Amino acid sequence: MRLKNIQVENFRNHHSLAFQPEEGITVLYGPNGSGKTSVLEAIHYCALTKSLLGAPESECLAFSEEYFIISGEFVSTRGTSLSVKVSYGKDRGKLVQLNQSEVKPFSQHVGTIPCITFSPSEIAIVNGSPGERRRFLDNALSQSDRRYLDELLDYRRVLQQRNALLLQLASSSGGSREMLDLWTENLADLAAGVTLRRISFLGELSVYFEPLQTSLAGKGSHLVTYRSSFGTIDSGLSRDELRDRYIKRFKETQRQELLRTQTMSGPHRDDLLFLSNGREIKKYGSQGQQRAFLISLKLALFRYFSHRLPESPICLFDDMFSELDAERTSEIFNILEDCGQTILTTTDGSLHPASQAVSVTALPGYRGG
Ligand SMILES: Nc1ncnc2c1ncn2[C@@H]1O[C@H](COP(=O)(O)OP(=O)(O)OP(=O)(O)O)[C@@H](O)[C@H]1O
Repeated sequence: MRLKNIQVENFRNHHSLAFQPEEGITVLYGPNGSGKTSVLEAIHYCALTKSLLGAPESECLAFSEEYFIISGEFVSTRGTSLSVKVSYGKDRGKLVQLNQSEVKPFSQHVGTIPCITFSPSEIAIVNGSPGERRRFLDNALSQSDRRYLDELLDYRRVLQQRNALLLQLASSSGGSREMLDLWTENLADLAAGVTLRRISFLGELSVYFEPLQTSLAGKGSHLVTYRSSFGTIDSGLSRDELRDRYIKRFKETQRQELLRTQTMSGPHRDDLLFLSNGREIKKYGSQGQQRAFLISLKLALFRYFSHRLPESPICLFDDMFSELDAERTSEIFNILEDCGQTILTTTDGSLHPASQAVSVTALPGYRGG
């Protein structure tokens, strides 16, 4: 997939801006606060219908304006044109259109324009709470596996219903134990499906991750593994076997669950373990080492997507190189040469002399930060 051009109106500090990136690497540079990240954020809206930074639409709307519009023209590997329009109005909410047809629900659009992101705040994937790592997993899998996304949404729905039932039973305000058994079996089956898919995805991702991390961090063991409520799960386990384990666990913990009115185990509580030479990178890695680890993960994801999907993803890398030494920066640029269309932002336009450098302040329509 390739972005041909994008136009934004009333988005963040951009009142009317046009951007036409190159096919390979485009370095978008400019001073702090000039609006480089906002351009990536707008592209991210076209790909995933939401902000790169997790911001609500009301925050992305330019101050004192009533609506924003983002229009992107893409071309697929086979040469098919795709036009995506994301608009938001204070009174009518968000609307997403693909080739002039409304997309609803928005999750339907996920995977159409695969993209890999890097933003400095994503370092939380490496050193933040388990929820950050689960989000990384779910985002990656949802873009590459439609069935996973559907099953994950079902899992979340059933989890919510089971928690509501636990609350009803705990407060004696309705519900029955038979109903709880039914929801438990339902949840256990979905939990098994989601968990096994995550484990097999990580196994495949590791094939790409380990050599990348070796080239950025040096020889050694670099591991990404899944940590479930049951500890490590044997990848040969069948869905039925895992479902039975979940049912057994839910039965064992039912009393505590009723006290806490919460489902205490399942994929919504699981985590990933990132190890470098046997040590948790989260606890022992320097800032630069943690950042390099995250970059290897993202580049591995690019390779995974490229091999698995019919469309090669677009890379949106925000301020990736700060905190990295010259050797790592140059190594990453070597790897990026094979990463299809990559748009990266930096304050330093001379970061890589061979890449096309575009100043955000020189883009058509730029009015100021
Ligand atoms: N809703 C909004 N309306 C208008 N301006 C906004 C809005 N939200 C943020 N801004 C401003 O838009 C500018 C764009 O910030 P952005 O993060 O895109 O800049 P940047 O070039 O990536 O900066 P840095 O190099 O510091 O990361 C900032 O000056 C910010 O204050």
